[in-house]
Amino acid sequence: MSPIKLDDKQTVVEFLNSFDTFLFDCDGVLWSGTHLLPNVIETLALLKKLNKKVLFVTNNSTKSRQDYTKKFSNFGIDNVTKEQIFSSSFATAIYLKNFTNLDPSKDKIWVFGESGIEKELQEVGFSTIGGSDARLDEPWDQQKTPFLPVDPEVKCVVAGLDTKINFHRLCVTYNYLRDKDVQYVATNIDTTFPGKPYMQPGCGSMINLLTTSSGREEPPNCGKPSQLMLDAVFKAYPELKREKCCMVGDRLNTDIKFGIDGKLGGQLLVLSGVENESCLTDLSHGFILPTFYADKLGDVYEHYTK
Ligand SMILES: O=C(O)[C@H](O)[C@H](O)COP(=O)(O)O
Ligand SMILES: [Mg+2]
Repeated sequence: MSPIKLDDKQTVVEFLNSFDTFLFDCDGVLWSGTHLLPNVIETLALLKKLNKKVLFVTNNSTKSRQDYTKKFSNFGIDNVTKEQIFSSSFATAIYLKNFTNLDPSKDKIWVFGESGIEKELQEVGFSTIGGSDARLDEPWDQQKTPFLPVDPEVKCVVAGLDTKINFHRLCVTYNYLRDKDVQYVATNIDTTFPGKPYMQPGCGSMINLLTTSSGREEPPNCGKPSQLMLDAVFKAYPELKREKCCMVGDRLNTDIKFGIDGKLGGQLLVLSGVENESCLTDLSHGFILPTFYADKLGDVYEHYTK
């Protein structure tokens, strides 16, 4: 069935009445870079007035869940708690803790990425090195780097979005990945992410560089569409009913696939991020289409209040 566009009041009312919980992707849905998207605050306030449950599920690993509460507040989206937020940095901590043989008391983690990964891994007991260490901002000098030779206690590389990517970070991470006994885990695989008015290379593109250069297999992906985060959502909120949940996202191969694979009641694709309307007619991408779509999330508020 073709996706239904939310472009009039009746369609929006029927859409809202179909679900009691909305899971929101962040980049490209709520904001784009430093730019809050139109009528997002108003739409979230409307959902609250309608007693809908709102959760946030982001593949952006640069921040911890606690850090994200500050980002929401800085955008004027108040009263979002750490417990409402599920990030790929959090999902990666769950993965290392519950799905690997790593021992936090002795196995260190080399981080290619930002402080969100470090904080979430440290919260489950892991020691991390690399990541936001300012010494990595120094130009690469194989004679002077304090990070090589590799630390033999490092047993896993976690790779995420690193907006401070440089040759120093790439060289050290590569040298850890050369040892096939060192595990390799990705926070997410998004190839791009929006930073209005431009697009930007994303975590997946950076990880592809590391995977290609090191000759490693593609690492397990902890972010959407992996169901790890959705499992964490339903563990935290066992009262939720999948058929009454709607996933709202801007990317077909992560957000919408995540909702479909998770057997959620519906998915809303918004065209304010990485996808445009052609993805709904040119099906060469091979992905299943969402139940609903809209130009932007704020259209829910705009049409509902007409
Ligand atoms: O890792 C990336 O490329 C970006 O952080 C990712 O695309 C943004 O995540 P989202 O909030 O859209 O899930
Ligand atoms: Mg997004």
